Amino acid sequence: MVKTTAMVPSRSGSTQNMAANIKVLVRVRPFNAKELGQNNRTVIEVLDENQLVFDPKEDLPPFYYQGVQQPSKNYLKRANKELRFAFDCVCGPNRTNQDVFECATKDMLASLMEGYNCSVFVYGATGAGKTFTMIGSKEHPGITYLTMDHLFQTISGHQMDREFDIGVSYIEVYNENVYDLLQPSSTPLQLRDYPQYGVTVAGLSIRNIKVAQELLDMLEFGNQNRTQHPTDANAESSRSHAVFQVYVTMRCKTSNQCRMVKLSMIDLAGSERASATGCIGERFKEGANINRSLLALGNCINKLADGSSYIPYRDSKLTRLLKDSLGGNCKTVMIANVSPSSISYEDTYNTLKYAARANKIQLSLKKNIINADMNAAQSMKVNKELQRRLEEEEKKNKELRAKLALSSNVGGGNASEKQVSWSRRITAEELVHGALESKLLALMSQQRVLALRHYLRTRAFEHVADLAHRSSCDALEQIYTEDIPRQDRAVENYAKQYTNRNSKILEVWSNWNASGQKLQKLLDECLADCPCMVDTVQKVKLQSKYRISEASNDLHCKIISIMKDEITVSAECMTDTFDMLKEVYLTLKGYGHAPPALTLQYLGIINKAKSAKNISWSDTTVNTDPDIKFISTLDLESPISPLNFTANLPDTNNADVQDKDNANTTIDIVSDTDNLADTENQKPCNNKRKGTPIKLNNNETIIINDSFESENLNSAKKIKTEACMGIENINNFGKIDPNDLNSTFVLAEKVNNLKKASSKVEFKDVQPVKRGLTDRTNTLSTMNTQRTINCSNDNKARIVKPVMPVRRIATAMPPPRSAAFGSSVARDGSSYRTVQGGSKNATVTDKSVGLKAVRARERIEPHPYSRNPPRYAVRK
Ligand SMILES: Nc1ncnc2c1ncn2[C@@H]1O[C@H](COP(=O)(O)OP(=O)(O)OP(=O)(O)O)[C@@H](O)[C@H]1O
Repeated sequence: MVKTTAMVPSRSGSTQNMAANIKVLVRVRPFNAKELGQNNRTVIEVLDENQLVFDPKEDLPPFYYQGVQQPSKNYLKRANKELRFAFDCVCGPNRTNQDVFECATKDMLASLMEGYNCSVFVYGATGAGKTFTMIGSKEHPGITYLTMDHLFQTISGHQMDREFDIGVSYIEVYNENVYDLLQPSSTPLQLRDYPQYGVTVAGLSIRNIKVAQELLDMLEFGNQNRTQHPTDANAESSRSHAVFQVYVTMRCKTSNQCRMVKLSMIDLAGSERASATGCIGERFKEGANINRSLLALGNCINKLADGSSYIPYRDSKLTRLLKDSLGGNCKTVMIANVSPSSISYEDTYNTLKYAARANKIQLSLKKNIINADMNAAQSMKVNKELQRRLEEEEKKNKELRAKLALSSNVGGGNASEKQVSWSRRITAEELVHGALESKLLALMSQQRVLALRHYLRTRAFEHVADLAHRSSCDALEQIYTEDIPRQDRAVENYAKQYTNRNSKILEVWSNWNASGQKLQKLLDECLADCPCMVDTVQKVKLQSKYRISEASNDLHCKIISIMKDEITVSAECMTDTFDMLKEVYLTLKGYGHAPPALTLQYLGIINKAKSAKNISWSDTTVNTDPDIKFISTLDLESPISPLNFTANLPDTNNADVQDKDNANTTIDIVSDTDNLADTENQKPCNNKRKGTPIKLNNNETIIINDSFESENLNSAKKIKTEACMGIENINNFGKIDPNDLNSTFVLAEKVNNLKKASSKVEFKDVQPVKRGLTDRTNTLSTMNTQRTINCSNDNKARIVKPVMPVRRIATAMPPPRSAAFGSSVARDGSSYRTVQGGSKNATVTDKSVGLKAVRARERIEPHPYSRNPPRYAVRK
């Protein structure tokens, strides 16, 4: 065993792409014997590889009274939620660990070999199958073994050109303490923060392994030392977070370049409510610590996805430890384990909501592009333009390199002393100036990338606001309390980072400017004194051009890669949307419910899509968005510019726009049919009434049959009055009845007010300024007041509910099953297994019962994965 004092993790890069990297998989385990015995209801129906329904509708047997079948008696039972969830992958009860490996981690290894850190989390309530998925059994090895096996196979394919060194560590985080599972000790290990290495575990042992088979022994040994103890929900419940980490060091044989990546596989402790486990005393404290870590983990993931500059890693040991395995250049897979049984109804629901949130981080990014101003076609145009500019820059670079090579030969060995002296002075000055210029260019590139992220996020904000306008009432609250604040926070964070970067740029810029003037003066003097030095002067100028050109090249590459991601996501969304649209339309048509208006609208969309596909690029003049132009240009004369990506906001001073707003607010709410008819007629259709004939463009006449009735009109008017009362009145979410369809109307008004507020404040930062635009960061104070509409929400991610003491009376606990893994071991060496008896009235007590301390590894069967009877005897 190799003992290290400090482990050197690979340094993660930017944290910008976190959201796009999370993949979420849900695994539903089969019913266990207990659940089968109780004949529980199934609360999960797996629809296909990506979808499941939680709490599906049940077909109740017909109810007869006096021999006559009665209408539905559903009022006696709780309504089925019938919630449909979509994930990257859904594995039903019949899917094996091999299937989970194929869906979850197989592809990830390619990213690992490319230099990305990778993490796999298994999340779920106690007994949901986390450890089975991660570790498995001898017959069904878990994904840790399968992944490592595949890793070794991958490595053997690269043996010719690379050398590999693989080390593994296995630790647990229990009650906010870190323990080494490969070198057990009752003394916790300390986490240390080193500026150059990041967070390290002092004294952690790392073992080198050569084949996957060695891993089995190691996991066996580690698992024996893991803290476990029985709960009501799982007789072998793991009460700690286990973190298995693989460090792969790759050295390229030809270039000697070395790279270190880390694969982390984290078996999280159960996310169940305290009531589910029936825990009290020490166990309750454990539960609280588990939830604390899970909450901290959820917060970090959300913040990373928001693009926050501050990520609260320090909130728990687990997140501190995983700092470089989350976000940044890390690929993350989240596996949510659930039980299909109605016994675990609440836990399953909570797990699915957690997983859906993680999945939504991704989806919200996908979605924001499809409706945003920059749609796929525009992104492709911009991308094409950037590619062209990149090629041009490369061509210029080549020429510059050739010129530089030529100029360095000029003068050769015949230079006079005066020339040599001038040359030395110029070179020294050029060195200083060059270093400053490189620094300035690097800062400007980072700032442009931030501006791009801000640009994309601003559009996401608008998109979410737009969604709120169209969404159903059910989705409204979530959009207002979660989505909009999240997008908003992200925009603000980017703006803040951008402003910070601007001040640094200004500092370096003034030094660069001063040194540039000094250098220019020196060059002028040199030319005056020694005109034959013209080549040297020329060379200095070429060098600067070359630097700028190189930096522009790099920037274009970065922008292209970001835009490419956007295009891919957008294209995927478009395809999905069209498929769905087609399906819905054809279904309606099949039932004879597709009115001509809808058919026309449908055909219009399909035609649009077709023409989008046929765009020819060669003869199109690219009208690049000025914002994108700024982002993709490194102009040293105007290095900073305030952000102004709050486009498309209604201009409150513009009478036309005001009229339009008013029109929107006075047409009030029209029925869907009205909207369709409007689309046909291309003009507002304000007061359609039942039976009103409407002439369509194709001369067909249709009659509205389902216009709103007068009370709707009244309610729309009432809402309109509320909306007109101003932001103070609508700040209070409580005043709006979320069940009232018209609330969308008021909420849309809020968004407009928000947007208006954000667009009014002036950017105060000064020279050198390119455009007199607004900066969102300076609107923070104003916006914060306005945004109290997000009200009840404290703007913090709420991923996991912390466990609170609940009305649970210690309930009957079955006698310990014939399972060995779930032995309880306190860190101080005493036993946790304090279950008394097997009677119905048995209770869970604490250590006070005083059973003899036994270490878990002394009690388990030879194989790591078997959970066979423990070797100790429980006192009866
Ligand atoms: N997909 C599956 N197929 C067969 N058995 C399974 C499956 N998933 C879980 N099990 C069984 O269910 C029981 C509980 O699973 P496991 O110990 O993995 O739960 P867990 O989520 O890790 O619980 P805890 O958080 O309490 O440690 C085990 O006996 C395990 O063998």
